[in-house]
Amino acid sequence: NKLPPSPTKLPIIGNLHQLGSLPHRSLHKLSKKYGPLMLLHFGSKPVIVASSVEAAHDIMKTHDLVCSSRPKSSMADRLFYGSKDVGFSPYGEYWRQIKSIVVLHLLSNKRVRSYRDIREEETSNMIEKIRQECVSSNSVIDLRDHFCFMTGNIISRVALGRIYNKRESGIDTKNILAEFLHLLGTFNVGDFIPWLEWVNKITGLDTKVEKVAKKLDTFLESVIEEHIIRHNKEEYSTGEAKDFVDVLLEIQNGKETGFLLQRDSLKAILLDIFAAGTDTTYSTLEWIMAELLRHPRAMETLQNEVRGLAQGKTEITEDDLGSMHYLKAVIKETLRLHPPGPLLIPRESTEDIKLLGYQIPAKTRVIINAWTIGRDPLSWENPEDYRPERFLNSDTDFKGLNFELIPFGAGRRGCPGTAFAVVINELALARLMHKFNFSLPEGLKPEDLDMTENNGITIHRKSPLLAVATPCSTYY
Ligand code: HEM
Repeated sequence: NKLPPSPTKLPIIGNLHQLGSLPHRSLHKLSKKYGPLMLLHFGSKPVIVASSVEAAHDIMKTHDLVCSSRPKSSMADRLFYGSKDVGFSPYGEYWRQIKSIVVLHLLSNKRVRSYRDIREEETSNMIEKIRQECVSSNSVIDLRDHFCFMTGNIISRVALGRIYNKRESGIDTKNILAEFLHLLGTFNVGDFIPWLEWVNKITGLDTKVEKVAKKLDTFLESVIEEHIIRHNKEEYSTGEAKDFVDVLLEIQNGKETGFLLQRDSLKAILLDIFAAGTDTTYSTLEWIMAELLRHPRAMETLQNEVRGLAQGKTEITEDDLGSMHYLKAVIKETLRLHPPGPLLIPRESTEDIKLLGYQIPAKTRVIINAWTIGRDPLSWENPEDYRPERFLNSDTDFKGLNFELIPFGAGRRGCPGTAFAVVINELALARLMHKFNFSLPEGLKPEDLDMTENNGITIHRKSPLLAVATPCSTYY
């Protein structure tokens, strides 16, 4: 019964004090001392941390079935109608049903393709807004703001059919969703030290969660009702791209899937799309631009590729992306160094298993440090260097087959939104490179750009990315 090596733990809190504000970095340091599979305790709960390609492979491939559940999270329970969403729902028949709805009906390649017009429109809008901003003020631009706005608009139109903002619907969706994501990333002491659950009442966390959950529910109910009224009134034209609410309402009666989708499940799935899709996608774009600003040669190579392939065109479309190999390499290299969810989403084992020769009991929380794996010198030459070229003429991809590059996870629990997120990033990046030259604000050298990370459920840059954008006259 050999257990993995463990750092010393303290009474009651176990190893929680060793997590720090950026757990992926603290766990990375611990793994240097304790090896690719460590056993820790978060309060009273056993947790294993995998930090090597081999350990990740054993968990997400060899033992994927046994490691495919999720640990209970009281925050997810309260925000996702009893964890009825895909991301937090425990492994079992219910999860299998809703995951297959999401994979086959909401995020299939065909469905993702059907939202092409929305992506092209919203990226065009972003480009135009940046252009106006630099013409009118000639000032430094907050790229995060633009990326966040564009991604939010795309996801809102795809999932809910339109953009809901305070002016039109009286509901400040942007703020509610920000609060919701913040709460989801909040550390909940009661999950690890159950007798301290009462602390959340004193700190006001419980009341806050209830308030946000109520506001979200009211909003989602109004969106669904709006759709039902529309369904009753009019027929959809066959060519029209249906939004996720339309698709889920069609599935609800079980005619297509043989599975009855309750109203709470429908709302939880919609929330999942926002929780899992928005922050991760725009944070990736922000990290990409930050790395390009730090590496002007890579930016120049990318611009040459994009502008070369776009010759004679005023606008890049999704048809052009297939031949942009350097662009794809830039995205991979950025996700290798900055996976937005560096520890993926925690899993839980459902049976006793053996991993790397160690015995792991059932009901152990399983954490995979994708951040560490992406900089493992055994897999990557000079891992700390930003070098997109490493992916040219290489088959390594992030689709879950190469365990050295797992920003989207892998196996049964892998991210179903990969294609959806990647095409947004590819199109936005290609259009930015086509239309603008970018530089850092005056006086800031590339090597001085602050790359500090913020903590939370998604890892963003701590400070918003500011840059000077100059419209490139040849391409306007
Ligand atoms: C760059 C963008 C994104 C990244 C880096 C990302 C990453 C991840 C990761 C690491 C997981 C957990 C995988 C695991 O446990 O093995 C995950 C799960 C998930 N993602 Fe994504 N994601 C992204 C975008 C999206 C988008 C756009 C959507 C939906 C529109 C989405 C929907 C989901 C869902 C529903 C799950 C839960 C899957 C399950 O538990 O079975 N993601 N994602």
